[in-house]
Amino acid sequence: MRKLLEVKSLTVHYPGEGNVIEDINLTIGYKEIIGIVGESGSGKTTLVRTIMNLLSPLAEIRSGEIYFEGKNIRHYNKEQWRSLRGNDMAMIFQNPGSYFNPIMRIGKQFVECIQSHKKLSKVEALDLAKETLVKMNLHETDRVMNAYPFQLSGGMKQRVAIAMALALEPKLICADEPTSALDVLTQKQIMDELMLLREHFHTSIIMVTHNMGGAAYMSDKMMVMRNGSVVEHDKTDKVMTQPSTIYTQELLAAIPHMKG
Ligand SMILES: Nc1ncnc2c1ncn2[C@@H]1O[C@H](COP(=O)(O)OP(=O)(O)OP(=O)(O)O)[C@@H](O)[C@H]1O
Repeated sequence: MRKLLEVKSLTVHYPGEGNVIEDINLTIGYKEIIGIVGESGSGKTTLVRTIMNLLSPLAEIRSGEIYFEGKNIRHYNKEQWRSLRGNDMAMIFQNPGSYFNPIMRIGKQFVECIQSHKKLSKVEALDLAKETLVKMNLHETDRVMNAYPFQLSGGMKQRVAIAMALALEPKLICADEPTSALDVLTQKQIMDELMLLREHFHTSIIMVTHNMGGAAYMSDKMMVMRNGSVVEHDKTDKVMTQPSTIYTQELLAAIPHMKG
């Protein structure tokens, strides 16, 4: 497997909280999807925010290195990060509303986002935006582009947010609970769309979620975190059928099953 991202012995500390993640190792290949699961406060968000260099200034990386395509990105400067984020890596958050300027039409925000990273004319950026919206199953592109964020449902906003990330063709998407604010049907649709992206764009995805069933559905590998440490990290089939820790067994037992 060709490595896209490698996290080595990562430890992050918050004052007053101690080490909130400790000695984390993680490797993601090209086109691979990894699901990171674990209870609230286990350090999932801290891990992906560290990878994306989006940690709170209070946090301190006590040890560890992060390699992206073989380059150590931990000590990149602001300019290098600006280029890496967007062009090569993108993050999708739980609340899509927080991406958007509430008083600017979606289309203007989308075109500005594309033009800030790619040398394209306004017309070319507009075409790319619409093309990417269709890939995210938003077919009424004119209506979406002319809308203000409040005029779209949560699911539509999340699709637009994913489309904005995608238009820049990142190699890695870190998605932090991207579907947990959405209804069950929309959750499933967005998971399916993310899986298709991997097929079409060869995007690797880190999917942080509380939803063990959703992670299992989407991912090739799963990592289970507890109290800042990794308790299980293996191929998804293995984790689901032969979990090696009691904690993972408990998480599996808690997955709701449909009757009938
Ligand atoms: N900005 C911060 N300042 C201080 N402590 C923080 C900060 N952000 C996170 N923490 C602490 O780090 C620990 C891990 O939190 P984190 O958000 O990474 O967990 P999580 O697994 O993503 O949880 P959730 O599933 O609830 O989002 C928690 O104890 C939390 O209190």
